[in-house]
Amino acid sequence: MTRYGDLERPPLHEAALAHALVRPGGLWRSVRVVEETGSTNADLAELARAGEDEGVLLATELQTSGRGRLGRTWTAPARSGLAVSMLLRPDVPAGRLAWVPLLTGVAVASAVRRLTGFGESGERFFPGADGDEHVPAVLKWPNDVLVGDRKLAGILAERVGDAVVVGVGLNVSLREDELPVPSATSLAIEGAPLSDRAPLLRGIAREVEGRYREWAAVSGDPEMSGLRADYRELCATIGREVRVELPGGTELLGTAEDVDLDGRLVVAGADGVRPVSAGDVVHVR
Ligand SMILES: O=C(O)CCCC[C@@H]1SC[C@@H]2NC(=O)N[C@@H]21
Repeated sequence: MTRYGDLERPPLHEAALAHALVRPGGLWRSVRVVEETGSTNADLAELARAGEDEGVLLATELQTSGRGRLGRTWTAPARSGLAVSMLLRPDVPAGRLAWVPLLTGVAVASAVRRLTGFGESGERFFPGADGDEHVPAVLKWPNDVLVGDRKLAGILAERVGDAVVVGVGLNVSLREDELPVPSATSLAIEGAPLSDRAPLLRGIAREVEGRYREWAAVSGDPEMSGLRADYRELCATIGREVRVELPGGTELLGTAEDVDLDGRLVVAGADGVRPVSAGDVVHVR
């Protein structure tokens, strides 16, 4: 057991996780935990290129070259959070693949809310809570998981042919002095000092499985699957004044009005209404 400060950081147990997640007819066929790797996304991208089928989940205790969105990096001390990637081959029209990272964001935020409200055995992490109390994780378009204005988790989806590798980095027990940037946060900092990460990993994997299956069953239709409605409910960007840093270095200022059927952020700015498919959003007001 590694102990940092006053939080224990027990390891993830591959066999126990596989036993909980792999079932006949289920999405997850292979669940692996490695002690250290450069990037779980890079590892699964290599498997995808080699033709591996969907349903592989790979977690690591320490990531040394973690990749982030828009060319950024993702770093966290060993066993302080979750670094996990999932290999999917969605059988949906290519235009709907943009929903995979949004779906994962909904799954992560929902799992965090559910698992910080109640323990798996029913006990509450927050004494006196009536069950509605939990870490209030929300989404910043497209898929940052925030608590207030601070980032709790990040998601990176990468296309490899017809496969999508989707990676999740979630800060669990990091202390303030361990955060990569002051605008980050962790479950411990937000009042949910969970030391065992296994329930979180199981919860996220099951949420992804359920939502992915529902969405894929209707050819990736975000309306019919209810995904768009769930996304809108959790998305803190809709209705806000935003500054969008677009690829190429330009900026767009306006009000985020909605997320359209293609998963794009619809921004009403001085030059009219514009759907944005990629960029970095800052919540201005
Ligand atoms: O917010 C972001 O920029 C996305 C961060 C994604 C980090 C995760 S950690 C597991 C997976 N492997 C990687 O190399 N990146 C993702």
